[in-house]
Amino acid sequence: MSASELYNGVANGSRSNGCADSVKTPFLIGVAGGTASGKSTVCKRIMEQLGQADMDHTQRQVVTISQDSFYRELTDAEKARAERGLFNFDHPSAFNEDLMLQTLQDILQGKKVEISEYDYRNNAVCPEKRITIYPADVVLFEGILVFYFPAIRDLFHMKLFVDTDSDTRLARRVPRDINERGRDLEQVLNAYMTFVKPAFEEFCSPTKKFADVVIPRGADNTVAIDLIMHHIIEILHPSGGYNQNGH
Ligand SMILES: Nc1ncnc2c1ncn2[C@@H]1O[C@H](COP(=O)(O)OP(=O)(O)O)[C@@H](O)[C@H]1O
Ligand SMILES: Nc1ccn([C@@H]2O[C@H](COP(=O)(O)O)[C@@H](O)[C@H]2O)c(=O)n1
Repeated sequence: MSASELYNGVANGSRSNGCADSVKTPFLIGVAGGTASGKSTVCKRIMEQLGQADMDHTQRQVVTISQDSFYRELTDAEKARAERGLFNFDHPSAFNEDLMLQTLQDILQGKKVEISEYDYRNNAVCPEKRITIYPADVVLFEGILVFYFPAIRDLFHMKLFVDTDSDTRLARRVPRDINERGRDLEQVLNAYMTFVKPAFEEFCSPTKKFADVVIPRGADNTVAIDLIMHHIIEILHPSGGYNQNGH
């Protein structure tokens, strides 16, 4: 039995969207936490344990979407500031809240949606790198501020907060931003002190109180991930029998 068939068995339960019973309403999980706390890695572990990580994306029943795909388009003046490391990408106003809300509402209505990959080197979404998100059973939406906007926060069926200490996060962010996001050491440290750390304290950290489950130490916390997995599997298939390989 596929994860999809398992899901359809509970499609008229608490997640029903009130439409024809063939319409899939996914179980929507928000995954928040500071920069480099391990949000993407936790989502990857959940996908791996549900046997989805190596699957072609058109076949996936569990998908992860990053909030970074919803950074708003910058004005020319903002672009110039961003290139000099003077734009605050950790402030809620850096995101396109309307597009984020509309996309998640469409997903909850079982619609196929298109999102764009984000290009950190150009500080912009890449319109040419569109990803189609097909209707799925479980959708993970991860990002620093996914619990910040009340209308978006209210859409989640489960809210996870990845809680990794700030020294560890900075130690992980520095090499990642240098190796993967085209920054140099001075840029990373300046941005961290000027924008990232203050915005974490003002906007991200206070949203921890909205979480159903706080995951200390991120992906290292295999016990927490196992418990969350069992809960997801129980929701997908209340009577048990899911073998975690999607069958
Ligand atoms: N438990 C861990 N141990 C070691 N490195 C980790 C761990 N979790 C994440 N990382 C690394 O830290 C960086 C940030 O992790 P990531 O999952 O991308 O964080 P986030 O999505 O919260 O920004 C990545 O380079 C990732 O490989
Ligand atoms: N052009 C950009 C856009 C965002 N950032 C930083 O990304 C961080 C969020 O992504 P995580 O994977 O770390 O959660 C955020 O803290 C922004 O500072 C960037 O550097 N450049």
